[in-house]
Amino acid sequence: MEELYDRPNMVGEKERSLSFSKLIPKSFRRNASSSNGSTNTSNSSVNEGEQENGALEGGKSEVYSSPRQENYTQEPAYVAGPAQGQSSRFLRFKSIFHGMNSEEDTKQKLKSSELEKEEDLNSPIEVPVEGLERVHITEHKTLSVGSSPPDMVPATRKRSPSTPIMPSHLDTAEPRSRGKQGNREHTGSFSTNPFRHDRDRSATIRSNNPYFIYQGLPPHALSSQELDYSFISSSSKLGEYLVPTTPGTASTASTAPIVKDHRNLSNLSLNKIKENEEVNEFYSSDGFTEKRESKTGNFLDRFESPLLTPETAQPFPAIVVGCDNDGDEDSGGFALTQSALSSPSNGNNYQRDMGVNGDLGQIKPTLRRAASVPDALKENSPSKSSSKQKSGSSSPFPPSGPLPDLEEPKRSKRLRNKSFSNKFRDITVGPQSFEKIRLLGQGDVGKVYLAKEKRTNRLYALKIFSKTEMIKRKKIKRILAEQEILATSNHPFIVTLYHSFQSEDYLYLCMEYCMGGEFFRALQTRKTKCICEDDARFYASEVTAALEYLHLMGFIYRDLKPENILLHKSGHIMLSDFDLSIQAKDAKNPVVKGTAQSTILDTKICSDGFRTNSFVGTEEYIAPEVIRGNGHTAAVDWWTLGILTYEMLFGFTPFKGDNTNETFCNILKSEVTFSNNNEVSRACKDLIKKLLTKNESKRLGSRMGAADIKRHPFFKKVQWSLLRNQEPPLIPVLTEDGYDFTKLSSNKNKQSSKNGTHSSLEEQERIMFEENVEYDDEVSDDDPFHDFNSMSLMKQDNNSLIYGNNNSYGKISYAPNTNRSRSNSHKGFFKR
Ligand SMILES: Nc1ncnc2c1ncn2[C@@H]1O[C@H](COP(=O)(O)OP(=O)(O)OP(=O)(O)O)[C@@H](O)[C@H]1O
Repeated sequence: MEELYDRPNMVGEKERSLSFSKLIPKSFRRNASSSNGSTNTSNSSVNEGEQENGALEGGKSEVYSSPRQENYTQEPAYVAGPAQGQSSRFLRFKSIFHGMNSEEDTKQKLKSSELEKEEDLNSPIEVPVEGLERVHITEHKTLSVGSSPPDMVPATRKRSPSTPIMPSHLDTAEPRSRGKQGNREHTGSFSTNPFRHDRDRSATIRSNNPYFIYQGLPPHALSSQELDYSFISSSSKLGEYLVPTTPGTASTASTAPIVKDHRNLSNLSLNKIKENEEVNEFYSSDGFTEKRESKTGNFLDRFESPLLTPETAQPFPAIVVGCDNDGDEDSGGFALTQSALSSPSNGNNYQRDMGVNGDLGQIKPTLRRAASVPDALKENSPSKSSSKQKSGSSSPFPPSGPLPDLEEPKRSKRLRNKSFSNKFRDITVGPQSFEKIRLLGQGDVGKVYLAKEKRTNRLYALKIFSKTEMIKRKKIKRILAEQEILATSNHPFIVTLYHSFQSEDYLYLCMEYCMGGEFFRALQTRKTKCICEDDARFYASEVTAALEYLHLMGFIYRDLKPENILLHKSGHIMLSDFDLSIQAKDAKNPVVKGTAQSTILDTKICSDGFRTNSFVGTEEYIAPEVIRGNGHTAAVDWWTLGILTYEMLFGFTPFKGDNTNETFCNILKSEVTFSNNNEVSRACKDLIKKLLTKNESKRLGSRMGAADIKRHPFFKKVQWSLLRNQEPPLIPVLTEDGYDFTKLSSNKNKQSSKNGTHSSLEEQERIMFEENVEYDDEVSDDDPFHDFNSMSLMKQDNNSLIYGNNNSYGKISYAPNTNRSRSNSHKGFFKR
C-alpha cells in the first residue's frame, strides 16, 4: 500500500542530523589513548588537520557556538554583499591573510605579542569537569543497548538539525546575549551540558570529543585563538575599528582609524593558508570595528567573539559546535557570524540590529555591496578581463601602499590536471542561467535549491555556499574536497555533478536532482519505520557498491546515514554530501585477486596505511576508533554500513543512548543486540555483528575491503554487476505537482512591494541567482577560492527531470514496487 509523505517545503519543518568533525588535539589523543590502554599502532597515522591544513600545531582548537538555522526564513545563513563602495573580496581576504603594509604589520605584531602574553595569563587548561561522576564510563555498563521490548514499534524519529546546533539553542530561556567581560554571559548560547537536552537523533557534528571528558580530560586545548576579541565600534566618520582584547580586559582601547585599503593584499596561496588561523586573522588583521546602536538607542559597545575563553569553556560540550581541526570549524557562526555580518571588513551589505539582549534583530539589507569592479567599468569591459581591474588598478579608492602586482591571474590547474578532467570543459553556465524553484534542504554549510536551467528547463539541485561563511568557518578545503570527489566520481549510485562554478560571493555545485529526496524520509513513511530484510539487502548492496567505488578512488566517505542517501526518481540510491569525506594520501591502485572464474577486487589496498584522525561522523554512526581518537581508516565506512543495515531493519540505531555520552559509551562497550520487531535471518544478524566489530582490524571489510562484504552469505543472491537493473523496493511518486512557482513569486513580489521591502533572505537569494560567473582565470592566484575550478560536465544528462513535467517536483510518496518480488529473485531476473 502506498504511504504518503509530504516533503517539507521549509527546512525548518524537519530536523536533520549533524556531523561531528573535530580533530582531536594531539595532546589529548595521547592521553586518551593511554588512559584507554590502547595505542596507535599505525606508523602512517595522519593528523588530518595537519594534513589538510598544514596548520595545526599543538592541537589548537576552538569552540564556537553555532545557532542552528532552523527555519531558513528566519535568519539568512549567507552573508552577501559589500559595504558600500568597497571592494568586498579584497577587504574580506585582506582581513584573513597577512597582507598588511609594514606599519600595520608592526602594529599587528605588537598587538599579537600582547595578546599572546594575555593568553598565557588566561589560558587555564584545567576546565572544571562538572558532573564527571555522572558520565563516568563505568556507570553505563548496565545500560541495555539495542534491546527493545518485543512488541516495540519505533516511534517516529525526528532528526536533529543539519547545521551543528548548540544544545542550549533549544533552550529558549537562555537568550543569545553578548555578555560582559566580568560576568560573562554566553556568546550565543554556550550551554554544553549534555544532560540538559534530549537529542532526538544523532547528528553530524563537528564537536569536541566527549570521550575525553570521560577520561577526565578537558574537551579541547585552549589555544592562542581562544582569545576574546571585543569589538568596539564607532560611528565616527573616521571609519570603523575593531579592537582585539583579551579575556578580562575591558574593551576600551583607543582605536586608530583603519584605512580602508582596497588593494588585494593577500599574499598566500591556498596551500599556505593556515586555516586554523583564518578566523583569528579575520578579526585581528584589520581591526575593523563598528559600533552598533541597539533598537533602544544604546550603543552596544562590545561584541564578544565566540572564540573560546577560559570562562566560556564549558565542561561538557555534548554537541558543542567546535572547531573542526580538519580545517573547518563550526563557528556556526553565531557571534562570529554577527560580527562578520556587520563588519565592513568582509564586505557584507547586511547590518544587524542588535536587540537589547543581544538577540539577533532583524537583518537590514543595506545596499547591495559594490562589486570589486565598479559597475560602470564592468559594463564596459569584457567579464574575462575584470580580474585585472579587480586586482587593484581600477579600484575607485586610492591605494595606501605599494601598487599591487598587475600580473594576470593564472588559471587554476587543480582539477584540470586530474585524470578525470577530460570529462569536463570550461564552464557553460553561471548563476544567472538558473531560476530558483524552491529550497530543497539546508545542510551544515550549504543551501540546496531546486533550480531550473532557464535555457533547457531541466531541473537541478544547486548547492550554494557563501564564500564569507566558508572562510569564517574554515571550510575552504572541505568544499574543495567535495568538489573534487563529486567531479571525480562517475558511478550510478553517486550523485552526478554537472557544473561547478563561482561568483564573487558564492560557490555553486550543480548536481543531479534526486526527486525521491532523502532515504531517511522514505524510511519514515513506513508504518514500522523499517523495511524487510530483502529490501534492506537491496539498499545495503547499492551502498556497498558505492562505498567500494569511493574506496577504489581512495576516498573514505565517513558520513553514511539515511539522511545522506538520496533516492533517484527510479528508486535507486544516490550517495550525496561529501563534505566530510577525505582522500587517502598516496592512494594506491586496487589489486585484482583470484582466478579467471572468480576475481576479487581488493579495495582495501587503495588506502592501505592511511589513517586519519578527525572526529567526524554522526553521533549514532560513529565508529569506536573515531571516538577513541586513535586514528581511523576506510573501515569506518563498514562500521556505518552495519549501523545503517540495522537501522533499516529495526527503525533505530543499535547504540543510541539517552545522550551523547551514553551513546558513545554504548558504541565502545556494548555488544549489538537484536530487537524482535522485525524478523531477520541468521546471515543478516551475522553480517551486522561482523560489521559492528569494535576492533577495526577484525571487522568485516578489514582484509580486502568491499570484497569481504560482498562475499558474505547475506549477499549471496545479489547480482553485483547488475545492481542497476534490479527493481528498487520503493519508487518515489509525485502525488501532487509542485506549486506554481511563477504565481507564487509574483504574489510574493506584490506583497513585498506593498510592504516596500524585500526580505533579506529574498535579497540574498536574488543575489545568489544574479551574480556573474567568475572564470578560473579571473580568480587571482592568491584568492582562497582560486582552486575551485569552474567547469561543466562535457556530456549532459538527457534524463534529468524537466520543469513542468508531471514527475518533476511537489509532494512525494513512496510506492512499493510491485514488480520487485518477481523480478529480483535470482531466477526471475533471468526469466525476464
Ligand atoms: N541532489 C539532490 N537532490 C535532491 N535533494 C538534495 C540534493 N542534494 C541535497 N539535497 C537536499 O539538501 C539537503 C542538504 O544537502 P547536503 O546534505 O548535501 O548539505 P550539507 O550542507 O553538506 O549537509 P550536512 O550538514 O549533512 O553536511 C539534503 O539533506 C537533501 O535533502
